[in-house]
Amino acid sequence: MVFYGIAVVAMASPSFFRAELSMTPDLSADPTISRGNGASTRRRDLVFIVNPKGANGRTGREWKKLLPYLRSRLGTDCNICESLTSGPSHAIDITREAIREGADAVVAVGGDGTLHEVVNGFFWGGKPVATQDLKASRTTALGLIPLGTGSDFARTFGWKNDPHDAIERIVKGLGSRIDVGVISGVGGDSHYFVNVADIHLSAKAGYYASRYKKFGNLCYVIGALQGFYGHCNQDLKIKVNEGEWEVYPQVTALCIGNAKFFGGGMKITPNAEPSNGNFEVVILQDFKWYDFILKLHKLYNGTHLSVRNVSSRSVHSIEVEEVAGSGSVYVQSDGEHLGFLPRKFCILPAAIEMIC
Ligand SMILES: Nc1ncnc2c1ncn2[C@@H]1O[C@H](COP(=O)(O)OP(=O)(O)OP(=O)(O)O)[C@@H](O)[C@H]1O
Repeated sequence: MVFYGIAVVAMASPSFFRAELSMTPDLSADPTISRGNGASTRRRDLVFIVNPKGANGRTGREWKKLLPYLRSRLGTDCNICESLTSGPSHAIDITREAIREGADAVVAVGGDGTLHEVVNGFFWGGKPVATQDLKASRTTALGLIPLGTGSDFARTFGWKNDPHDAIERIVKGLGSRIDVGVISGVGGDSHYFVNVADIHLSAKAGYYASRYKKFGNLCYVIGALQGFYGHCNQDLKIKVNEGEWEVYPQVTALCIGNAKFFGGGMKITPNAEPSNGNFEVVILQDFKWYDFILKLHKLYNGTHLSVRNVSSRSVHSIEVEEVAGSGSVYVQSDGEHLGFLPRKFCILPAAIEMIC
């Protein structure tokens, strides 16, 4: 459907701008708009990928209320395409299609899981996806309207779950290049993340937490309690920056931060910066359940690096394996379950332009 020059579509395999141009004669005739001062500017093509089920359905409800405001703020200068996801991984396909069709920006509307899928859609077969229009010099930017349960990535930038603030950022259209983490495993497939990848207890807790999203941020507490059940610290082998293997005994959790927060506001990698070309790796060793109770406030406010059995280092690549090889050490990235060790994590500096 087209409303006043704004395409609103929800489709399985979108053909974003072709569809809009064929249905909107004024745009197909002239893809530029006049600014009134004589200057002519090309309309930006923006694709909003909305997870209607995010935050237990709140994302979908908020989005419906937001759309009229979005049209009023952006509809004059931009072609707006809305695409609702139909299930897990759909956002990856929509993003790839949008980039190939030359979108100026793909905006993830939802939580960290939706952002994660959109980021993965920026890549295909180990390479960045490019527009099919060989004459176009522009690249597609990544935008975010944080409307999830945790929305942890947004916290690093100090962004709240306020969609109106996010729309103002898109109106200004200022970009900054951010790093992306790439994870490779046994199968050889690459997987990408922008926030935090983590291993063992926190990843197991995240795996369980995802089942309780209907309880809001309480899901992380329930997930942690379930994760603790039967948990054993593990000896892990680590190779940093292509160096020598080192053994870290009794690892409770190993967190690889491109940004600072995970688990609904825990400042786990407080020195991570999404555009400094490095990860911050924080390793918790030999923690007992009561250590989490005693030190939880430090984990939330990011002052845990001085605690005994916590270490931090800045790296551009890290490989992690089990010493024992049980195959049961959980790995997650951006709060999404990824599988089990072994895995290799590398930084791709300045890989994506983000609307900030
Ligand atoms: N239409 C859909 N139905 C069911 N699940 C979906 C749908 N679209 C996307 N998903 C899945 O929902 C998962 C969670 O979404 P999202 O991250 O937006 O919300 P959240 O989990 O509430 O927030 P956060 O990750 O910030 O805690 C995503 O990993 C995605 O795979």
